Amino acid sequence: MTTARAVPIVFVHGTRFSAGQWSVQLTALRDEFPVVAVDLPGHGALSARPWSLSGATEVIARAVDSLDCGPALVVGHSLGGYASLEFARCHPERLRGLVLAGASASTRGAWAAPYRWVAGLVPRVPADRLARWNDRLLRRLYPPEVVEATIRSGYAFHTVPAAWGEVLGRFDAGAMGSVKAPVLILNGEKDTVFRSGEADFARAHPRARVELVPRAGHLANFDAPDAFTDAVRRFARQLSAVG
Ligand SMILES: O=C(O)CC1=CCC(=O)O1
Repeated sequence: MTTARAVPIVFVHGTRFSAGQWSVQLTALRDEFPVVAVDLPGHGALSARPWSLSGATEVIARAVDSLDCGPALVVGHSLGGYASLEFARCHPERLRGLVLAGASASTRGAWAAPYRWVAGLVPRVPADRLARWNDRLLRRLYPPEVVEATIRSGYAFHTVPAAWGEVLGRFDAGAMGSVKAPVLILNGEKDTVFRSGEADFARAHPRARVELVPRAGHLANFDAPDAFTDAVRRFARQLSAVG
């Protein structure tokens, strides 16, 4: 049962996914914490809404308010992690803690070039074909209980150019300076691209620490759902304890 002191938690999905990305975490944590997962603009139930980073921060802010338990722990993965950094800058009063998962690479870095190329390519491939590829890949790599909610929710390929177009070139470790709350940088051990700025991101914040999910890659909450959830739970309990 959730208690009055339990920190509320808002989960923010990564590229092309939606709230369904967090089905395992929501089920595992909902007895102890007030929890919700958002659909960012252009994704999931908000598929028809145009993407913008400012719109994304408003969606997160409304989710925090909807839980009605004060400032929240926000858990953002990849695109959702960068959106959460922007949320932290715009709405510090609503943030109790931040889990930055797979989002500790500078998007000004050299690795952004291939992502720009992919963003230009995506609209040229029929969305149903991309969806079939993604369904097949997720089903091959993960058990149904981990990915069925994601597959059922579909993918927001149409939003990739706008979302990456706004995020690429915009974030680096300096963004950590706008985060007033404690930060857990939670990365898959094997996520080499999105760990590339990990040390710089951690150094740029006085209350940031890094935790690695062993043997996991970029989609760490699919690769090792229990380890990912345990790390979030430990951090949430620490935040709940300090009140
Ligand atoms: O969301 C992802 O998985 C990858 C990504 C690239 C640029 C960005 O914002 O997210």
